[in-house]
Amino acid sequence: MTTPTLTSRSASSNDPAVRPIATPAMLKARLALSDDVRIRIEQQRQQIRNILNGEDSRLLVITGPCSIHDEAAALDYGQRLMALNEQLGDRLLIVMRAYVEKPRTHIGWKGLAYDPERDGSGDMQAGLERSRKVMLALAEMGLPLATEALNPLVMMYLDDLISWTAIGARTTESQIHREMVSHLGMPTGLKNGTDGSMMTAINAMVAARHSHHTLGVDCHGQMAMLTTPGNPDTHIVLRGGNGMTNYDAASVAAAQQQLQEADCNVGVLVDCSHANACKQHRRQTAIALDVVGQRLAGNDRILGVMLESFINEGNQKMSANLVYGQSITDPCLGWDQTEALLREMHQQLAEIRP
Ligand SMILES: O=C[C@H](O)[C@H](O)COP(=O)(O)O
Ligand SMILES: C=C(OP(=O)(O)O)C(=O)O
Repeated sequence: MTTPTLTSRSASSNDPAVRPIATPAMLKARLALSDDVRIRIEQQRQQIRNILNGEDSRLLVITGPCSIHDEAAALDYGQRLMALNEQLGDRLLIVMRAYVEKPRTHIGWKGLAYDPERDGSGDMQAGLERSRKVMLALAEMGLPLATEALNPLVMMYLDDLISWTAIGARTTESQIHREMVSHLGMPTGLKNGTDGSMMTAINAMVAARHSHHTLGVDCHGQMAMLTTPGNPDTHIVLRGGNGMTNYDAASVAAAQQQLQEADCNVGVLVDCSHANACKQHRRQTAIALDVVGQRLAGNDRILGVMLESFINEGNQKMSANLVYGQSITDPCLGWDQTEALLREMHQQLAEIRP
């Protein structure tokens, strides 16, 4: 007997490895946005667009856990951030990272959407439902949300809740992801490649701004030919790579020069974590303040920063007894460090936004 291919497997409705689940339309109806929240999310997207277009000089700050694994801790973080946002919102546009999909270098836990019980059972029906539920609760608090769009089908369950999307360093070069961005209705940051390559992100930006014909599904799960409109609200995110950082003034200037040469008149966002911090979470503070310094020195095309931050600093290995509010993926700043940093950034920015 020959081993079935993926194609022959998905052709069989009796295969126990192929388990139908609720469609995006069903889940969106069950966990629906109110009109008020929908309108607020559209306004939040517009505020981010205004920063991209240079019409709003606030600094965009995308901050939150590397991944959400415990909904109660994510809501706790969201409440703290919301309170801070009320005090700092005149100079910072604060957006919370609500990441439920993790791209892995090889293998590892792939996020709440894929394995909500964190035991390898991979119950995606529950994972998608729990992901939407926690994001909905965060959006209802009033926070704009950011996420990484990894699997285009997963994004179909969540897109209406998101104000800013990232395409990660491992997928910026993928045509499928570029087509997905071309179809998304919110500002989207494209990260430089894990090798540090800027051209990967610039090419992605050019591709995602265009319309594409591609294959997809509609919200009822029906296979469909799609014509994407093109996403004008894209920009690049500098995250370092290949042992090199790219957050400093010279690297940012070089990135801006490459953007100009590619006829892309848009600012850049600096990811203070990942290869820029060499995965040493405390370095994020100095990097973020360096970026603020560049802003104060006159570079008004730096859009903002991304921070990986949670309640307790660092990270921990997966176990049955997890420390509350601590990352199980990349190490994060703790809440106290995050609050002190955001207050310091806010204070320094008074020089240009009294
Ligand atoms: O932000 C998260 C990680 O850097 C990314 O998911 C890769 O993680 P890994 O190298 O531990 O798999
Ligand atoms: C995976 C992430 O980043 P990167 O794609 O830059 O590694 C992330 O921000 O969670």
